[in-house]
Amino acid sequence: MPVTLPLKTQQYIDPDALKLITSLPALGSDHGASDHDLGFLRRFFRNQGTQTLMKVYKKLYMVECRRITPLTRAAVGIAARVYSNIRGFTQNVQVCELLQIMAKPHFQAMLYSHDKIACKEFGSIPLPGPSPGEEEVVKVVQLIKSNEPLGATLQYNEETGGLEIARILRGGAADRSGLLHVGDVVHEVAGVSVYGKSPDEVVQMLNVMTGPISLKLVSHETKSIPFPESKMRVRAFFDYDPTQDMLNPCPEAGLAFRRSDILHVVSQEDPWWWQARKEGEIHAKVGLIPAKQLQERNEILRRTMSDEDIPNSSSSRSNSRHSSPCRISPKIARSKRVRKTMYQAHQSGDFDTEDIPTYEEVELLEQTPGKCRPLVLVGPQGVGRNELKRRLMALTPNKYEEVVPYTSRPRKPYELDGREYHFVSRSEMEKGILTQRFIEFGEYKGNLYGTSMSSIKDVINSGKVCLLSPHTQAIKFLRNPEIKPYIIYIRPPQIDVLRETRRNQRAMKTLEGGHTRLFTEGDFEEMIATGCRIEEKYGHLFDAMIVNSDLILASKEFAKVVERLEKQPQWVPITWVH
Ligand SMILES: Nc1ncnc2c1ncn2[C@@H]1O[C@H](COP(=O)(O)OP(=O)(O)OP(=O)(O)O)[C@@H](O)[C@H]1O
Repeated sequence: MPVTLPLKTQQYIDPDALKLITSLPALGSDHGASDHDLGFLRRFFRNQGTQTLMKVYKKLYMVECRRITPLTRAAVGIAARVYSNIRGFTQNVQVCELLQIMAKPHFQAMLYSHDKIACKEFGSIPLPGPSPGEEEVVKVVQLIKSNEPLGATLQYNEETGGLEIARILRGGAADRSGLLHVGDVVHEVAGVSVYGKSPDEVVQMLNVMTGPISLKLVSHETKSIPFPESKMRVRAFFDYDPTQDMLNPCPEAGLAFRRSDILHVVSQEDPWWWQARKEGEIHAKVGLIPAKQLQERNEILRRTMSDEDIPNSSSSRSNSRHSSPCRISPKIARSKRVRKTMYQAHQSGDFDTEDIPTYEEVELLEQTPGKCRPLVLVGPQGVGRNELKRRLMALTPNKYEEVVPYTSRPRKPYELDGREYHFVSRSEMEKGILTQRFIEFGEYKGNLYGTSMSSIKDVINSGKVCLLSPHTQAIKFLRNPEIKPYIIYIRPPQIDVLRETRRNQRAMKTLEGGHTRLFTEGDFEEMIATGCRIEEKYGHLFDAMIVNSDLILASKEFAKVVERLEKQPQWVPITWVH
């Protein structure tokens, strides 16, 4: 009778285990092992559990041989940074979806597990080890914290996965305590482990705490000498609000400032984020500001991403009027009138290079006796620069002087060379234009007119205060150590005030060839629009600003600005001092 044997699947036996099993009999004969022991080993090597273990071991061994190193040990921290960087762009559907995914506990748990495996933290959490030459110290420090911020920023070290102190702000609570150092790894805050928490979360934890706070830190004490506080002062050429800066690693520690503010940069140790305080403010706090290089990068990015082309103030002047030097003022005698140029000014030199306004290093300049800085009035046409100049000159007649322009037109019988104009040949003027001797120049009715740099220097050297109201683009050409101009922007008031004050005075707009007419509504609108464009483009170069609403008040303000300039040292580009 056929016997049906139960069908058995062939058991997989690891080839190396099989080798061991087949060599067991030899083991018995050579070494006198008992059958009982050999039977045990045979069963052990055939055991399903042992087989699985060997399989796992071989897999791990292969992985080990391939020397796989994790790309990061701080996926949690990176994800937290990505989250906070993109959370402002919720108008984008993909960003919203990504935010939702990142907020899911499963996703966060996966990153957490990833970091654990990457750090080989299979048991207790190992502390990041010291580098050669460093001494690792575990310390528990206690800070007494008031409402002021800690004055330190935190970051994930992507190498070690540790939450480190990235920077200590000069003069802040952390700095004053002397207990915290850059590179210290934070493990606990007030007895709570910070492991798996983002720098933002830890900062927020700290922000709400007051009174004594203990921090458990691992410090890698290198005998580094702290950088001395820098003495560098800069003029900011842009407005900065850290709360609006997505790149700021710690907006709470940022320093907000306005264009033209003078900042004392106390530390440039971090090439991307400088530490600065506002100059002249009592008890000014140190905060983070974007370094020059970073700001340039941001600005290039902003310009690349912006579709809007910032209008050029010069383009709006293509239809600008030409004012006559012979225009009669009804109020002031001819000898006291301020000369007005009659030509369309062109820029001289390479004014509009694509430089990005960030910061300018400055130093205090004391007035040199007998050498006053020229007063350069800029503003949209018709805003009242000449009117204000006239009034200032009328106050102290021999103190101020205007620059005598050059012209190629023939001299009239009543004119004197060097009084109304310097009369030169056309070829001489053309040569001067080519060699950049003129800060501005233009052509009117076939004749060349221009204001030369040497004429400005002559007035400065005469000991009088030089008064200039050039085309706005000439500012960049004038801003040099030889001239050291003091630039005053004359700003038009709001349109209703502009309309009312000019209509009350029956103010006249000067047209081409020196003709005049009353201002129209369109003129007022254009004046304000041009003013905005000038401010946008050149505002960072203004030393003072006067709003010309009421003429008497504006004149008084002008006189005060001049008095201040004479009495107080002024911040100027460092190259003007040395
Ligand atoms: N605050 C003011 N209130 C009323 N009228 C004013 C005021 N300021 C200036 N004006 C008048 O406005 C007119 C234009 O002023 P002004 O000629 O000084 O302008 P401007 O800036 O020198 O112009 P331009 O750029 O053509 O040289 C003049 O009639 C002047 O008297």
